[in-house]
Amino acid sequence: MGEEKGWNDSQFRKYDFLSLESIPRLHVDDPRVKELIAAKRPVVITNSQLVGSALKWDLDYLQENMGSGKCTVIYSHNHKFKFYDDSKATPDIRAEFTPPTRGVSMKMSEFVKRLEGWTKGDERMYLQQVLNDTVGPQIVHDFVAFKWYWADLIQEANSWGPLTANLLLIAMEGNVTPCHYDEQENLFAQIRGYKRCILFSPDQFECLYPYPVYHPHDRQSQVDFDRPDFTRFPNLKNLRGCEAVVGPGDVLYIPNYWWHHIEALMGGGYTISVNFWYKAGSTGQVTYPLKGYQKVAIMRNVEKMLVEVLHDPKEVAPLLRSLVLGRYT
Ligand SMILES: O=C(O)C(=O)C[C@H](CCCc1ccccc1)C(=O)O
Ligand SMILES: [Zn+2]
Repeated sequence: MGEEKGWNDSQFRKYDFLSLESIPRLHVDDPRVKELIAAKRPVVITNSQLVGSALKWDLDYLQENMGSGKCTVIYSHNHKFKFYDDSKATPDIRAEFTPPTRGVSMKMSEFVKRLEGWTKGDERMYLQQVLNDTVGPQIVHDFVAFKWYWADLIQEANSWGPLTANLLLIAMEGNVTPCHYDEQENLFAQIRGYKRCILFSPDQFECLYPYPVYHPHDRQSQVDFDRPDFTRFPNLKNLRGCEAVVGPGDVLYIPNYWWHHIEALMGGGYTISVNFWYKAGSTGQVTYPLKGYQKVAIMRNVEKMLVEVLHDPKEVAPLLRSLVLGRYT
């Protein structure tokens, strides 16, 4: 009788079009952990105690100790919380684009009250708040007690840049953060409940069709996993990914530029996670052939430069077609 893993795959949302392998799940002392991180490959690390001091966190404790600081709570009309950057919404984008979510600022106690009063049909909520110095002294105490020595070793060994943020994430069961990539290295620590993490390497860029760089949904895939459109996105048929379920005490390493879709398991209750975002290290000695993530960084720069000089995003495609079709193809 294997030890109870605390979940089963009936709690997963169904994405029949995906073919997924498993992300390795290794004990923190297993030497392969360092090898996989050095190779910029995802790995679930168990028993790290990275956020051991926070494993006691629950809603009561947090509302008691989060202090009077305000938290950002995202609202969505459905289960998907597709991040969007309002600063990128130009007037004509605003005309055609209605934000799928909205952010509200409130105290933790207010969030807990709304969560307890939530009924089916209400907008879903997702608390996403950077842990900063507005938190109460008990939370500071727990934060200081994170296993920083271990995280620092990884940061150092891989020449990552500085830690930029720790995001406190409190999701309702069934919430989904749709497929996107970040430009930061990420040690994703699970504290309460279970999350299914589906990852794709940066090489899968051609299969995931990210929004244009200047779009508010920059870095997010245009593909709706609930209704994949194989006509608009024909390369979807070649998509290959990997997945893992993380539970309390697990840490998932999400390398920068790796795509990830994260869902709080259905029927699992609310979940608590804290991520550790680090600036990526300088690309260092460039060796050829270039890695997938380096090509994505190059494409982003080309896109930004073209939008800049052409002034009109609609001119980007015609110019690139003239440049490539019949000449580089
Ligand atoms: O840790 C990560 O990178 C994740 O994607 C975790 C994800 C929530 C992230 C929300 C978000 C995405 C982009 C910009 C700002 C905030 C989850 O756990 O649902
Ligand atoms: Zn992310």
